[in-house]
Amino acid sequence: MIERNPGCELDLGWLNNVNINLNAVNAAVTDLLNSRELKNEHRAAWLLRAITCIDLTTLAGDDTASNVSRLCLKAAKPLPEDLLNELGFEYGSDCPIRTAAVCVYPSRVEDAVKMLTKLNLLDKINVASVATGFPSGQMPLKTRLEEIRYAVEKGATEIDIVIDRSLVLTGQWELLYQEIQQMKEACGPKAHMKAILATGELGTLNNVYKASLVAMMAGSDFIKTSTGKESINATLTFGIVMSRAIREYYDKFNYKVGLKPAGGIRTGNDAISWLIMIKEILGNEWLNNELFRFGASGLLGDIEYNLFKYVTKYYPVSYEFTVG
Ligand SMILES: O=C[C@H](O)COP(=O)(O)O
Repeated sequence: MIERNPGCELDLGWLNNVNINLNAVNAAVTDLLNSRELKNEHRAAWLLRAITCIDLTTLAGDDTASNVSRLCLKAAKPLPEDLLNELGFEYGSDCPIRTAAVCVYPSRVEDAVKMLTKLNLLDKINVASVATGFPSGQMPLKTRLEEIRYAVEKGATEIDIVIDRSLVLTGQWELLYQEIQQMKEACGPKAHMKAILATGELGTLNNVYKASLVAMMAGSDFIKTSTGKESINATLTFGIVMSRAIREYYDKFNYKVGLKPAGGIRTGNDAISWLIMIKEILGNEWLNNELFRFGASGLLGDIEYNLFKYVTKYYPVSYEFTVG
């Protein structure tokens, strides 16, 4: 795992200079979508890469130990064995085709740890837990911090915190910085922290950029677009703005913060657009699961569909298809 982000002092002057050009961002999105034509074998390689960057997620009110166990099995073997073999890989302890993490609620962390231990993959697939009053963040700070400690104690190695959006909307940057810093502290010495900005609720792209900077200055190891529960979730527009903030942070401090788009990413084409965007703005160094993740509950199904089509040259019918 990459070294954790030490953060830095809050620089309010930096925030005051933020001014996002909406037209330029929209033009960049259009360019990206138009540049998606890829040869088939390149598409397959991008799709396999995408699998390795997924935080395979279940965040539902009816989650149980058994569906978390199934999630772990899927994380361990994301594609049917015969399809994987056709693509030149074999399942085994050194098979690189598995998801980066499973992502669950704090109460389900223990279930995920148990199952991954049983599969002998606890050192290969991370257990991520959402925390801090996910998805709204509208709880007293004490409770939010306690939730982080609980998830870490149960074995989570990655904590996906949600920020208090009201602090962004009312310009309380110092308080936001202090809260995120305390959250990082609550993660203890090892767990990596992803800060969910809930970009669809921040009002403006300037706020998205500023919240990205504050989250990084406060020590977030990743910044993440959304909870998946907002009405607007991961869009390329937000992704471009956040990636530029990550680039600026890197230029200033020489530290690489990761990006995690999450919410509504459902197709192989979506995944490829995100990967190309990362390559163009942040470069190849970010194209791995130490610095890039998809938060997704339903993306694997379409990736499997596309890879099946690539291997067999025909469209699969439903019974040939393992993922719902
Ligand atoms: O963090 C992950 C998101 O909750 C997943 O959202 P999704 O269910 O729309 O893929």
